[in-house]
Amino acid sequence: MLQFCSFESLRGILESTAINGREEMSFATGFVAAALPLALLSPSSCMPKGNVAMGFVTSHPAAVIREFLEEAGGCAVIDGGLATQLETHGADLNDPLWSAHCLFSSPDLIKKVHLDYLDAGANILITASYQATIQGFESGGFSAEQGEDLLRKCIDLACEARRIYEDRCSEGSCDSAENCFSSKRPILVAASVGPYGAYLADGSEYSGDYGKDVTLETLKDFHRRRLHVLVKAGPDLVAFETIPCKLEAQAYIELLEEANIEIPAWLSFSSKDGINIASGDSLAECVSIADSCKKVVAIGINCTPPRYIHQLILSIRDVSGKPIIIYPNSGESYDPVEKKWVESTGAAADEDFISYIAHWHEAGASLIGGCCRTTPNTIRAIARTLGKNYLSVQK
Ligand SMILES: C[S+](C)CC[C@H](N)C(=O)O
Ligand SMILES: N[C@@H](CCS)C(=O)O
Ligand SMILES: [Zn+2]
Repeated sequence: MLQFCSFESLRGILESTAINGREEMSFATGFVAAALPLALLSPSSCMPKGNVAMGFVTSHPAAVIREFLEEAGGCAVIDGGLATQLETHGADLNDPLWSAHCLFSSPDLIKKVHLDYLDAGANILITASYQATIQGFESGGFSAEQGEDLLRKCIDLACEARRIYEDRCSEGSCDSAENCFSSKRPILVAASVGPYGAYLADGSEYSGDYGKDVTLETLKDFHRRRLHVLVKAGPDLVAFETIPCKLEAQAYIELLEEANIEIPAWLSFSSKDGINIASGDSLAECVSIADSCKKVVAIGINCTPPRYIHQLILSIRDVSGKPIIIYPNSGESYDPVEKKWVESTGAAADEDFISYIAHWHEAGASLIGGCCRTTPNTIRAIARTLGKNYLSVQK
């Protein structure tokens, strides 16, 4: 079983053993960008609630995910498209920062979306940090310190949503949920790290074509400080997602090793053909790189059309015995100029995401959720298909 510890001791462990980062930035720093909501100024508050999720102190990252999966009944439900649900609630993401814009324009909406996904049955919340980068915030007029505060905010918002959800469940009040769930299930907060191409916001996140001037060191330098800040804010794990190329996977692995980060991470690739990852780099080679790192506790595929997923699971299984994570998109394609999702032409539509779920599980995926253009309804269907009995109490 997992051992529980207090927030203070967990934070102490993270600070003393995990990170080589700077001290927390002073919140008195003068802001140069548009005035931020006061809530942004509060220090990190990722309080463990005594659930499986936050209270672990374990000797090996792999044990964390193994014990989490055991607690979850052998398979776990990831949340769905955060940005998609932000848009459903009226957010305008036509901005270079995409969903990260909401960190200062409407942080409460992010919390609401996390709650929507908990209400739908998610065991894992992926934070709003996908396109949140210090460099991106600086381009938007923020200082580096403000950018780091915004990164911490991503973790705080997810942890706060989990705390609210668990309190609500333990009080037996389920008024904002369609269903009333038990709080017994484990819930983890995964810090999203989107690729370099997400920051560029030029479509290269789905091609991995960063040009010949972008080297391994460029990518490590780009991601390093952000990764440290996110980890220090106290998530349960790091979600390196929508990875388009082998070079970026290599950069992540080297950063995990050099930073002595002791929390688990997953590496999740995107694919456009069901064979290779988005850049055309070999999936097998990328999985092998991820498999070699002890801190990587799950490997998989996200933001990829559902029709490709089954074959990709089989290909991952050929190379790695680590838990397989999959959270496909709706099957549409992203237009980076219009910043809109458009129906794919040529291939059959992926309307029936739900009909694939049991097959993915049978093929070996033990963590299943949805990425862009999936919704709480998708996640509710995944939880039901995976037999999650906490969905049984109807309001
Ligand atoms: C996963 S994509 C839909 C994220 C948004 C993209 N990087 C953009 O800025 O347009
Ligand atoms: N996790 C991201 C999308 C990754 S492609 C989101 O915030 O919706
Ligand atoms: Zn996506």
